[in-house]
Amino acid sequence: MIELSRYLKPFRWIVAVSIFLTFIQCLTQLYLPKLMADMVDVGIVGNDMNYIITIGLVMLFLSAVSMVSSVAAGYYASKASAGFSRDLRRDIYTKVDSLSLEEFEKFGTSTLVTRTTNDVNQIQNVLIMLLRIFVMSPLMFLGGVVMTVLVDPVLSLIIVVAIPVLFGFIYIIIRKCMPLFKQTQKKLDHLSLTLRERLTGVRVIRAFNKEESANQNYRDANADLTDVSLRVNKILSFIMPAMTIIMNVTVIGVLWFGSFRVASGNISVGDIMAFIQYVMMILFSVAMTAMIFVFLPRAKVSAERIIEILDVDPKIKDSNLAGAETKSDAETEPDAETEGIKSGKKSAQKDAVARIEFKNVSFHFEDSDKNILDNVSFAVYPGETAAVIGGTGAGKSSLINLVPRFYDVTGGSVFVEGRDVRETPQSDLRQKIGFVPQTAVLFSGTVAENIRYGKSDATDEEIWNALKVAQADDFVGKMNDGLDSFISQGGTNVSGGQKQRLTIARAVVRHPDIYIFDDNFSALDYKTDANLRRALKKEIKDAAVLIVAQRVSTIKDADKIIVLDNGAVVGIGTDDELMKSCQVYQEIVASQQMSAEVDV
Ligand SMILES: Nc1ncnc2c1ncn2[C@@H]1O[C@H](COP(=O)(O)OP(=O)(O)OP(=O)(O)O)[C@@H](O)[C@H]1O
Repeated sequence: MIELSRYLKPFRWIVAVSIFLTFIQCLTQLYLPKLMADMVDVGIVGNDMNYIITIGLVMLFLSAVSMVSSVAAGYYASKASAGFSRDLRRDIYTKVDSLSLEEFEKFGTSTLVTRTTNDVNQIQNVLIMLLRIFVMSPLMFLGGVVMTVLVDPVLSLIIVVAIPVLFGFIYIIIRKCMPLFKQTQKKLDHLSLTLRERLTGVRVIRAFNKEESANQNYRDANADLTDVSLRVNKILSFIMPAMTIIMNVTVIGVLWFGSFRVASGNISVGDIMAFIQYVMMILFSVAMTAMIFVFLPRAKVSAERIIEILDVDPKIKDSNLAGAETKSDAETEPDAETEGIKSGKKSAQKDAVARIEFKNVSFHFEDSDKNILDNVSFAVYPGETAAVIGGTGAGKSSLINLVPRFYDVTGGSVFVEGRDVRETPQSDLRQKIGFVPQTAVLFSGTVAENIRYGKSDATDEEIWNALKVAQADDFVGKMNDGLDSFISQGGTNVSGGQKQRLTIARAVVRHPDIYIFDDNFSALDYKTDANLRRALKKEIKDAAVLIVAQRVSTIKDADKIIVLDNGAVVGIGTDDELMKSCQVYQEIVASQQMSAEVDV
């Protein structure tokens, strides 16, 4: 919690005003019982109407001051805590944005959402309480104790008994609630995960008639959260009645012992009335402080969950060497031996810098020691198309994800235009790349807005050109509003193939130096696939294309085909070369021919 207090710093003046106003409120409240005692002892007992009216007016004025101070102090406390939450949410968001994909997946989307919203709210609520009660309670407590001692030091011994009883009771409540608060936040995470899966998977759930079991999962998660919340609230519901009982018993004690003190002339009736009010103030301030200690652990749990995110040191970040040049071998001389390429482009490439070069690259995910990629080396030169092919789970997507640094290699190096990607600023690196992910992702907005994700200042003409290359101009042209047609959330109002073509257009519009396609062509029919590749060929000029494909027909014309098997490169070459030399490639081709024949 203390760690997050720096978020209050920009609001220190607002906090100071709130504290000052609370101070005024306390002073006026402390003075009121004394005035009331005077009104009774002097005005009523002495039958002095003028005195009663004068004191009454002063009391009214002080009550008004107290009320205005209280409202204004509450307003400023809310303002400070709302600003605190806004800045905290902003920093959590920024941190989440900087997490590597691996760190992102480790937390999970649901808990990141809950931590950014609900957990911040928990802290905000306690902060308002802290700003108000933590200032008010000590003042009321000290003021109350001083006043009771001044009124009757002997009678004030009663509070010495009442306070420990109240504290003991609150301590028991806190002990019982603390573990339940932790559980509540976890159950909330689980509920939001279940709801998320229920909503995003709605089509699959309906298609497989799984509504009942999906609803049951949601009901279970909902019931779990309700159960813990009920258990917490059951315990918390004892607080107010128990505190009222303790307060009332204390008042009865004051009246009981006070009556003897009045009879013996040690205290006046007015002072007894004021004494009771001071005792109530003392106990109330203790109770309010204790309430903070009930809610503080809950906010502490939330703060820990937030700090866990803020403290992550993102694995993938710009290095200090981001400006330095670390040259790959391919920058000086392409390693043709490694690649076994004998294409006609080779001599032209002799002096060229490879757009992409993998050098002895190994990669495994953090939670496993098993290499997903093992000693992978190849280079792609300007104007070249390299295709990666291999069985399911061979490591194709992992391989291409290393180029834009979605993950970092665990061995070897990936170079883009001669520079190690780890030593290139991420924004510069990604600026060079047009990435089309395996799962087409569109955002809610118009077609044009979606394409401009690739290039924010793209003209309509550039957008139409990109759509044309991606074979998407035809269907966008037929949409009612053309480029201004609305794409709904997740692109649910366009077909899978159309969605895929729009994501390709989004990459094409930026005219990148490197195109990366993660198995996007299998969602297209053969004709569109062929047309798209033909149009792309004209577009790419001296860019490099790295393409993952399932269909051999898609990559047959590639300048080099990289065959992956269990994360290792088992062949690199053209289709002809691999048909002669690579057994895995021959098997892939044969299996696709067989299935094509079966289909016929
Ligand atoms: N986030 C992850 N954490 C741990 N293992 C993962 C993760 N993502 C993928 N894997 C594993 O890494 C291996 C390679 O996955 P990858 O997605 O790169 O294969 P692929 O060749 O692209 O497969 P496909 O053709 O089915 O898309 C698989 O065994 C997969 O289970």
